[in-house]
Amino acid sequence: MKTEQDELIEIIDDSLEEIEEPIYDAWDTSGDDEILMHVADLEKLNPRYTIQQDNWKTQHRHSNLPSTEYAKKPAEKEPSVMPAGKLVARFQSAAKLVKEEEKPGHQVTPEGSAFANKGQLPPFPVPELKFDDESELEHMLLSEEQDRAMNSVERNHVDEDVKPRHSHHRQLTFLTQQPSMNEYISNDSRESSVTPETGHKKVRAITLSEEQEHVIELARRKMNIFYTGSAGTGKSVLLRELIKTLKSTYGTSGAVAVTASTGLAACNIGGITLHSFAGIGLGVGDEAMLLKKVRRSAKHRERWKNIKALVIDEISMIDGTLLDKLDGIAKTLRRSSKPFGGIQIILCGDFFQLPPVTKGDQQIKFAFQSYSWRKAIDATIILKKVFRQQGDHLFINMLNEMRTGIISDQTLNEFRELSRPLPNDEIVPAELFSTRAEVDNANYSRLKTLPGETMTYEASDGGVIDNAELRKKLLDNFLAPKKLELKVGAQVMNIKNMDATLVNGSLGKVLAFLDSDTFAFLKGPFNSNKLLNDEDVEKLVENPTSEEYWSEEEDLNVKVTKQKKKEMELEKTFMQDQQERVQIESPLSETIFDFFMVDTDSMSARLKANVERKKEIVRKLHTSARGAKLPLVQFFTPSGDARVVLVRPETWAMEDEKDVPLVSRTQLPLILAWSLSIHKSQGQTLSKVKVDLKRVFEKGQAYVALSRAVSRTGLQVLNFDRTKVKAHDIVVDFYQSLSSAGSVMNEINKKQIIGQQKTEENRSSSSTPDSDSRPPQKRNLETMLLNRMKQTKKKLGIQFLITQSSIWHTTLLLNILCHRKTR
Ligand SMILES: Nc1ncnc2c1ncn2[C@@H]1O[C@H](COP(=O)(O)OP(=O)(O)OP(=O)(O)O)[C@@H](O)[C@H]1O
Repeated sequence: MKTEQDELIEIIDDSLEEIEEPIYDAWDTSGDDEILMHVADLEKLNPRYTIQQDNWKTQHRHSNLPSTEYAKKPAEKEPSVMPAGKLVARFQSAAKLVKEEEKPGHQVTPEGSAFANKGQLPPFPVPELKFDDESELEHMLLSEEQDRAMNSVERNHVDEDVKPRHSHHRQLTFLTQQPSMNEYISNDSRESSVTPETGHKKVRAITLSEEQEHVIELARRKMNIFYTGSAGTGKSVLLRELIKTLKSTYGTSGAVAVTASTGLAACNIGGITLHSFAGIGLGVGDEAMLLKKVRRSAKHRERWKNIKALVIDEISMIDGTLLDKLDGIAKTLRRSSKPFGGIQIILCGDFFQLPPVTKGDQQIKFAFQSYSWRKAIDATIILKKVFRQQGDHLFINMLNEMRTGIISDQTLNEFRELSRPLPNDEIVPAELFSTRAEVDNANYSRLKTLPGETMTYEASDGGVIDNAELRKKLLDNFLAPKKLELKVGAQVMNIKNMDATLVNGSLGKVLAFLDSDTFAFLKGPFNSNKLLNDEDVEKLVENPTSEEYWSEEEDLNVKVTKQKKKEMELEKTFMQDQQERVQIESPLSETIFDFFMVDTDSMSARLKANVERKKEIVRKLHTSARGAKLPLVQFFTPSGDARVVLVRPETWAMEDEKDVPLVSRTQLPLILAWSLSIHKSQGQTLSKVKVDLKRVFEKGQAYVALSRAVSRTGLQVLNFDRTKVKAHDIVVDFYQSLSSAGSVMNEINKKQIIGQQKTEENRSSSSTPDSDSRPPQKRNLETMLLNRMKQTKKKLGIQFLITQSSIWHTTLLLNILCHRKTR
């Protein structure tokens, strides 16, 4: 019989299934269970919302960003269709005007001329389209020969250089410094590192250390492993290599589940959160409830049944009770009593870093305290070699003291000295704070210092709940802010999982604000390796539709479900609102061409001229655009590729059983990300970082923050207070019991050798059939006789071939000899 509390939990869980980061953030600051309160409030407020199972659900769109995205690599998401007719109409018009400026006195329509005089394009739709313009249009485009030449340059560009070559990348690198970016380890393992002097990532070869190799070897032997080590011992680097090993061991791609406790940590290893993988929402509720939840989703059921290995990074943030529930779920779904239903388990993390999020006074149960851990884990290894701060031994010692929470006077003084400001060079430091409010403040002050106009995006909020306070509480659970302010150059974080490489936690930088049409031109005719032929032009000219470009593209690739339609409506409204609001007529950022253009230095004068013409069209399309301008963001994927995406609105909603939204928010899925909460920084390597420890509230939090730094040179510490640097006693005890990779390996090898020897012994002894069948007394007698025989043999100097089977024969001889001797 379900209690009211159970039902509540279930509903909240369903409702907030996809909201992972906001929950951490809410708890970062408040520490208590706000979400439970919200639902309880809601029930009190309106009996209509009495909780029933499945009544509420979070609507979450996993859009593939079919056409608003430009990804140079991989190209599979690129639609093969040309942009809609209206774009070509505007393109033609723009082309015409450019030509107009080139050839003064050329005949144009009065409207065209009026706009041309103002240096603007006519608003869409173009009032008069002349087929004669086609020749001009063609003239504007490249000849086939030119096109071929251009294509080959563009192709080279695309293949060899997905990473931008310009200064904006430089800054991004230093701000985000995600170790996975630009990093590739293979047999000739390589790793990226940040060099403050040049501002460029330097790729240097890395070889896995011996202890790291030992872990790989144990995984290859299909053992269930937990490996740990202090911050910077290369756990994540090793994990990425381990994942490759597991994938090649198990063959199929779906066989290895790569997960982490938080979105950003998952992003670092190209995985998803453990909660999303498992299909358990927030993981609240008992095992039976979670099992039911997983069973409801065919996708998750299948996942559990099919996987062979489960990798969990940042395991310190996973609650022990949850691990037991997952163990139970795996056993049931896989119909196996083995730990985790026989799935190979690889756990990685550092329990001196952030612990699981708890509510109120609830006691922490670490993963290593769980029943399933004891049953499942075959080998526990501690990595000893620190790589991150390897050039700064004093700093390593200081961090080691922080780890256990015992700070000497000398270390205290050293940290106090680090309160000095960092050198003010071109590298902007990342900033870490304990609470969300501090992070928001810091981000907005950073935004203010950027030149250029601010673009403001107001969320469109909907839903039937009127109570303002309750609405606010529920809406605050969506990480998307009510008001999002951005500028060109702003560092941002994506807050929704879009696809495998653009996930909650992906970091990027705003390149420009563009309307869909200009963007479509940039990624279409401007950057395409296909020339618009006569037929294309004709088709598009015949149908210069005035509908919203973005809605057409949705229809092209996506099956429009009822739910999807509703979301599209909401997003359309958001776009219209943006359009109606006064949009700043900011000039197009010239850096945009860096991302879409070839290097003109190597081009002929004619090709260069064509490129210049295309640029001019883009500028004109941009200034004349009437559609809402959206941020064009360059993101980095875990594999290091750059993805340029025109970020469009997304909808977060809580709905009742009739799909009526209780509250909904439509907003761009972005937040500013110069400053991060310490929770989000776990797993990052930062070469220049400023940490404010004023509001540290969690054990391990100060250690996580300071250990992100590569050296003391690039670290500024504010408000260092040794009383706030604490570790959990139980973690200290646990770590005292751990062994290094080398000794674990030796131990396992030894056990295996002993095991083999025993098997061999058993085999050889079982090959003498009578020996086993003899009773013990007889065997004792036999041993005694053998010894006596050996002694006698020595005495007589006679060589006996002693075998067990000949014992009974020799006994007789022995007795005779002894008898004679005594006589
Ligand atoms: N075998 C190696 N050789 C050289 N450098 C390495 C090696 N392993 C890791 N590193 C470097 O050490 C730094 C820290 O690595 P990584 O982020 O994997 O550590 P971590 O143990 O996961 O840290 P944290 O616990 O703080 O997340 C990175 O810059 C990485 O490139």
